Amino acid sequence: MSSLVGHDEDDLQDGPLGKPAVPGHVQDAIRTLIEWAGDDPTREGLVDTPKRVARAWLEYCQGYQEDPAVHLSRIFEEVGGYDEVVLLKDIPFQSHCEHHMAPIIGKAAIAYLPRDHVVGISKLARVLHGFARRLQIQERLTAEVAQCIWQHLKPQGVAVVIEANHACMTARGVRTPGVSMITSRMMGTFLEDERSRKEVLSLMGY
Ligand SMILES: Nc1nc2c(ncn2[C@@H]2O[C@H](COP(=O)(O)OP(=O)(O)OP(=O)(O)O)[C@@H](O)[C@H]2O)c(=O)[nH]1
Ligand SMILES: [Zn+2]
Repeated sequence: MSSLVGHDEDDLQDGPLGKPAVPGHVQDAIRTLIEWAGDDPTREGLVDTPKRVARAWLEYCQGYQEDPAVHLSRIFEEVGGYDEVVLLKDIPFQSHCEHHMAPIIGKAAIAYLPRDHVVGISKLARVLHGFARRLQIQERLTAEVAQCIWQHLKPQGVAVVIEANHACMTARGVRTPGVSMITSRMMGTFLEDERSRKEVLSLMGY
């Protein structure tokens, strides 16, 4: 973040009410884009747009400011001998594709088969958002979420399925609304054992 948030006098004047200051060169880049798209960046309605857009992008890309694995640092001894699937499904998320920086909007299902520990269930969604709030492709997002849980929770199995719409396919380009992309990553038991994989996919609704 430090490279995007300036500290000279002008920049600090840009950041009232606790909003991050936006360096002049970042604002200039957005002005250039507005002009290139065909509008006048000096007209009244667009004067503050470069700052707003820059701050919006800091928010969309908040994931770069965190290591999603920190959310898995607090784990609990598995209670009551529970050793069946734990699934969080229909987790809504937003990301941006790295090709067009256009929104990817979808939902994820994240499951694991505990070994010795369980994790607070909200943490699965936090891990997802930590990787989603970056410039992504859906395949890598799916793999990163699964790998992070596999590595830090050390469960017997991990299954991640993501279903999303890509604005780069609806608002531009091929302009085909209504299509969704589905990606999955299975690890451990869910990869090796067909019965477990079928069970988790069925619990997820696939
Ligand atoms: N595999 C994959 N492709 C993606 C994802 N997000 C966007 N894309 C695709 O990335 C591709 C980029 O293709 P290019 O030919 O380099 O770019 P383009 O000319 O803008 O392509 P069109 O979108 O077909 O107009 C497009 O086919 C997009 O649909 C993603 O998460 N995964
Ligand atoms: Zn795209």
